[in-house]
Amino acid sequence: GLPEDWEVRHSQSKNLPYYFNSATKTSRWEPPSGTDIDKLKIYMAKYHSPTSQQQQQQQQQQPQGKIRCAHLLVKHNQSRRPSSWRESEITRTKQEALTTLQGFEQHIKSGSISLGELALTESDCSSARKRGDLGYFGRGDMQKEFEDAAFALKPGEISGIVDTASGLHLIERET
Ligand SMILES: N=C(N)NCCC[C@H](NC(=O)[C@@H]1CCC/C1=C\[C@H](COP(=O)(O)O)NC(=O)[C@@H](N)Cc1ccccc1)C(N)=O
Repeated sequence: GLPEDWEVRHSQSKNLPYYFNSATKTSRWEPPSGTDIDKLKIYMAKYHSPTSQQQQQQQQQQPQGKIRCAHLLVKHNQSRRPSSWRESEITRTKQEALTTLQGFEQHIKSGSISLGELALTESDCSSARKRGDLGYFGRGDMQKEFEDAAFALKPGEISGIVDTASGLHLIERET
């Protein structure tokens, strides 16, 4: 919705749109008089708002609709597979697993150790050797409780204790 010869450009330095007249070779910050502001707003939202550019870039780096998380899993004697690389037969009760994981949670939230560091030695999942990293996954890959908790996290956030058929988890969303 700009008058003849006018176009919208983007100033990288200021990360702001500006208006350039290709006939007079002049530029200005404000939209020229005679601009249909409503149409311009729609155009800007679609093509120029930096957030949408950031979002597009971000999505390109990251597989569409997938997220990447690490987790720390503590299994118990009701786990669907009460065995792991750490312990061939896992006999701790669910309550004991909960108490253990709450202790880990305190250490992580206090900043004295990271979830990945703890996962290396304490996680009952084979991802332990990769500091709990599960790689990218989408909806439908993980058990529902795990998926719902993971997709509710923002990058960098850590979940509360998540209960699945595998055991009890703490989840950290990476990207
Ligand atoms: N990237 C994927 N799509 N891999 C398939 C995930 C299958 C999925 N797993 C889960 O939902 C839980 C939550 C995370 C780990 C996990 C369970 C178990 C441990 O519990 P257990 O099965 O003995 O009960 N670890 C795994 O599966 C590992 N392969 C995860 C992994 C390890 C190393 C690298 C990447 C992924 C499911 N639908 O059961």
